[in-house]
Amino acid sequence: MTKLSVNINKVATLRNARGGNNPDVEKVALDCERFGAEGITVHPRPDERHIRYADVYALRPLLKTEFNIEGYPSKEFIDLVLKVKPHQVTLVPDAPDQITSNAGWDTKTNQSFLADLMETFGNAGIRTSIFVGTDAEMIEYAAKAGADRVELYTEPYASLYLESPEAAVAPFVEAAKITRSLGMGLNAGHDLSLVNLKYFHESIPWLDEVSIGHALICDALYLGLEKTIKEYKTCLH
Ligand SMILES: CC(=O)[C@@H](O)[C@H](O)COP(=O)(O)O
Ligand SMILES: NCC(=O)COP(=O)(O)O
Repeated sequence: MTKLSVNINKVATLRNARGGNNPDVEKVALDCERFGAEGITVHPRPDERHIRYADVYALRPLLKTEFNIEGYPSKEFIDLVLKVKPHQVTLVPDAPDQITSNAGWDTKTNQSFLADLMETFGNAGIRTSIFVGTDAEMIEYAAKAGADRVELYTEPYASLYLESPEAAVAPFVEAAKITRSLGMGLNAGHDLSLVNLKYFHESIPWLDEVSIGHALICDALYLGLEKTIKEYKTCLH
């Protein structure tokens, strides 16, 4: 079964636009779970422009499903994750001022940095995932660093999908096979949507988890959150 983890960053973006608590990020997270989401993902950024560190602390005791915290492993981020102890931490190589994630790690160049972090989080009982592109060597070095899983950066799949679904998914199927052969679990995310998710899952049915935020929250404007989550889950069956 492939789990759907809803990334609620964009809910926090909307809340922050007016400075109050509407929409209520905690309530939305719990509603996502009630509507069938199997996990909640947050990606706190250093400027706290969407999810704030305080949200992460507040969400932890409330959530009943899997909590995944994504982000660049700055000292503040590492402290946050070790205090909150989510089920999973996903390390993303984003610069502080980056608009959104736009690449996976160079796991070879950052090998010892990542290996130390895998040990730190692993010793704290937190499952580790490293955000990577489809390059085989990057996946191999993620395994060497000791990652439990990798998360494939799916933006290149999403952007090519309409033109050629087969060409778009081919490198991801290869990367998924390599990941499996190395004994790691497999996550995927970034720009997955109701348009492209079903085919991605059909091509890689052994995916452990997808984390989806931007498109899902956009769809919810038209369909409502409950129907949207159900439609995304249908893509994963
Ligand atoms: C790692 C990844 O692809 C997502 O976490 C994405 O970057 C969400 O972050 P934003 O909501 O800030 O775009
Ligand atoms: N890890 C990817 C994620 O959490 C959400 O990415 P997106 O759906 O907002 O592009």
